[in-house]
Amino acid sequence: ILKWNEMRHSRKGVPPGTMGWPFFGENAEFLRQGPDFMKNKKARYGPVFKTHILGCPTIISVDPELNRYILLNEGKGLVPGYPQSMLDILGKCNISAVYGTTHKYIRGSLLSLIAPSTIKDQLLSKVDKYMRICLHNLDGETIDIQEQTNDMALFISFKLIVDTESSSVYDAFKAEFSKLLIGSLSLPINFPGTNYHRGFQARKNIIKIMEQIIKKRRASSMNHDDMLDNLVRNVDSKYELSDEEIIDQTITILYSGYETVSTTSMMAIKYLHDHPRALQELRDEHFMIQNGKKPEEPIEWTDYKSMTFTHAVIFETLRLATIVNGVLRKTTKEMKLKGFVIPKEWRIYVYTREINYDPILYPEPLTFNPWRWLDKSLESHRYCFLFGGGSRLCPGKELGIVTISTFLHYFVTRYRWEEIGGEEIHKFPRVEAPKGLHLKVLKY
Ligand code: HEM
Repeated sequence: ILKWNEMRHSRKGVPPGTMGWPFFGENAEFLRQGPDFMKNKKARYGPVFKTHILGCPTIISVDPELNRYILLNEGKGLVPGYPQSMLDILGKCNISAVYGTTHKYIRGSLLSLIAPSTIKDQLLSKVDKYMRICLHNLDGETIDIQEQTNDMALFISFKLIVDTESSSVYDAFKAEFSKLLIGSLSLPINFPGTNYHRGFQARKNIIKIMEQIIKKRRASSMNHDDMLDNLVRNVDSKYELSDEEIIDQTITILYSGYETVSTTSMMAIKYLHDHPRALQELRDEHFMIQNGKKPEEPIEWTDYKSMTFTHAVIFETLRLATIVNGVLRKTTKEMKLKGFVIPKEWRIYVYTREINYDPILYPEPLTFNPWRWLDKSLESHRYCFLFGGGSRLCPGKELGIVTISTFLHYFVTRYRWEEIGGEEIHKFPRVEAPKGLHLKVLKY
């Protein structure tokens, strides 16, 4: 059967590699071995190889130059290739489901909501206000920092989108959102009881919640200072979206900024705990900002811009923990890449994890060394893909960094903490602490 399956997928010029079993491919090995799966395949077949994972024939590229080429050349037929369950649950107007001019339009509308100038004038003060609420009163508590950062990331993005809804609306939304999240990463089997089915129902319920809020807003003359109002009333924006597009846009913001922001925040706390010198330097930076202020005064844009070491801690956390392993693309036509034939509709896994541990780019790559990022040229290096690249470069980069920086500001100036339990953290396929990461928190 294995041989037959190889022959079925064999095409002249396609990169070397193996396809595993029909239907299942090599998914089990890929998930079990993680980064070692990539290393072993690379050692055997070189930096570009074929396999069958996540339900599709897939080309994996570990080659930094090819990865860069793929990210920068969507127009040549290298479009996003995320799994069907993700596309179904995030909606057909979701940014990852659209290409060409529609992508430009949806992305333009998104950027108008979260561009640095909007963060400076409108969003930062809100992130500050809600972060204080999230990190209020933890003195003497034992907390699961994973749960805490998950709640923080969702609560803050929700409040940026819909500012004045009552807490019961948020609670209802949160319950549905966690089902949507699990469903988006499941096999697309639409049968009652499956995660996919539950995720799809959660999407329908989220749509209902959002439609009701939009209806209420349309019926009232009251203005709300939030993203939803900007989208619904289309104030000062050249982007007019339908209700379906508005709802998918809000789901996109919540979904894309959730796990990335929460996991980076959790891992930063972990690394800072393990590296007291870095924690001290970070604290000094934040106390310096706080010393010039009254307790109720929020962080301002100039304060944020002065957080040089915090910025470096965030980048080093993203690198060392590899919050994003890579991105998925698919070909819209047969094409040649690096001399290989890539058949139409095949997935390409642009695997960027390895470059994070490149000893030439990052000497002593396994050491947590935020100071390396004080050299700003590292961020703009041609193979730095922490936030993706090309026309899909993360539009939420600044908002993500602002949120994590504000989180670190209040956490390190208000509290000190000790880990209890020394819990395990998985790094692949996602960064997570399966049993949580528990901390004893005390007032600083
Ligand atoms: C530390 C935080 C973050 C990291 C590491 C991160 C990383 C990434 C990466 C690697 C991509 C490229 C995906 C691809 O090429 O297919 C991406 C895209 C994207 N990110 Fe982020 N992100 C972060 C925060 C955020 C936040 C807060 C938002 C919320 C607004 C956001 C919204 C998006 C969207 C909408 C895209 C798709 C862009 C497009 O297709 O044009 N991200 N992000």
